[in-house]
Amino acid sequence: MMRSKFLSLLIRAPSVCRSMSTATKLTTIDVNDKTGIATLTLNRSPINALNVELLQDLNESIKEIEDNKSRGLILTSSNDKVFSAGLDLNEMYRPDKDRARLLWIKLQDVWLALYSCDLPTAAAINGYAPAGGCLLATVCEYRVMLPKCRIGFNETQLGIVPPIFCMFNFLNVLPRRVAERSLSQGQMFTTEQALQIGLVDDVVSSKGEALDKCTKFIDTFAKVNPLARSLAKQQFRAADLQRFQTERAKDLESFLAFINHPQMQEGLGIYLNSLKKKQQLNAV
Ligand SMILES: CCCCC/C=C\CCC/C=C/CC(=O)SCCNC(=O)CCNC(=O)[C@H](O)C(C)(C)COP(=O)(O)OP(=O)(O)OC[C@H]1O[C@@H](n2cnc3c(N)ncnc32)[C@H](O)[C@@H]1OP(=O)(O)O
Repeated sequence: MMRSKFLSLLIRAPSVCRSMSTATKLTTIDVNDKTGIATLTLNRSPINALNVELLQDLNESIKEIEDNKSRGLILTSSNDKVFSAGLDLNEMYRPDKDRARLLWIKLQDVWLALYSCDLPTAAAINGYAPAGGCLLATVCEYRVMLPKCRIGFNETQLGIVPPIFCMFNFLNVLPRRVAERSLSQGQMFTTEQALQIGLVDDVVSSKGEALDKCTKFIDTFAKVNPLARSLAKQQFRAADLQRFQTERAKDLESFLAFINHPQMQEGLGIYLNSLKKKQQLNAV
């Protein structure tokens, strides 16, 4: 209630860029009054690891942007090196059972909200985007990336089966053969490779340019009837959405069984440790 009152006040404010930031600030929303486009920024320090709270916040922000009839949604990160490090591995290592369940449900919700989003969506990938980071980038309809970053689904490299929604995203973006190979090999692509295979649409040298490109992409729909555009998008995605709904409960149980497996726990512990060790080495 307070939140919507606050929002309506902000909407009337005459600023060029109005902020609809959520109270927790794990994500922020800025709506450009000139273009009507909302920029949704991931803002969980240090590397936008997707934990329950960030996913919950993301869901609320996506809904807020849709409800406020923005003309489009641009997803980006406040970190200038990392778009998102993917799922927060600490939520999966020695997990709290209820939180682990919630984590996956919230991830499914975010995917669903973006995959079926009424608005045109674009990702300004201003840093590394492994696994869940790649999921957020490839669920959007357009991607632009900064140089010297990496993107991809590295799950199989970690001994993890990529869930079906990773497959849907890749099949929307890449030729089937490339999608299958990169998912089954857990390939991570440099920005330049990503551009070459069509995983990203463009490469630019700054975040500002990335946001401009995303705005231009969304502007290409300016003269298209919004309802027709949205229904055409839904039509293309209907079969995936149907399959997702059919398999959603099974997908959740598979995730829980998978992360609770002793071998998976051992592997996660080693992997988390190696990430921490990397920092220790850098400090030497
Ligand atoms: C139908 C069947 C379905 C079955 C499904 C079953 C299972 C599905 C399994 C779940 C799927 C998971 C998908 C995922 O998203 S898993 C996460 C994968 N992510 C990664 O592998 C990324 C690892 N991180 C990195 O490569 C780098 O950190 C970086 C993102 C490139 C950033 O590098 P840098 O800026 O140099 O930062 P640091 O490496 O120093 O990291 C800072 C800090 O953060 C910790 N950390 C890094 N990544 C994560 C993470 N994903 N989760 C939690 N914590 C992370 C890192 O250890 C450092 O911590 P300290 O400051 O404490 O040292």
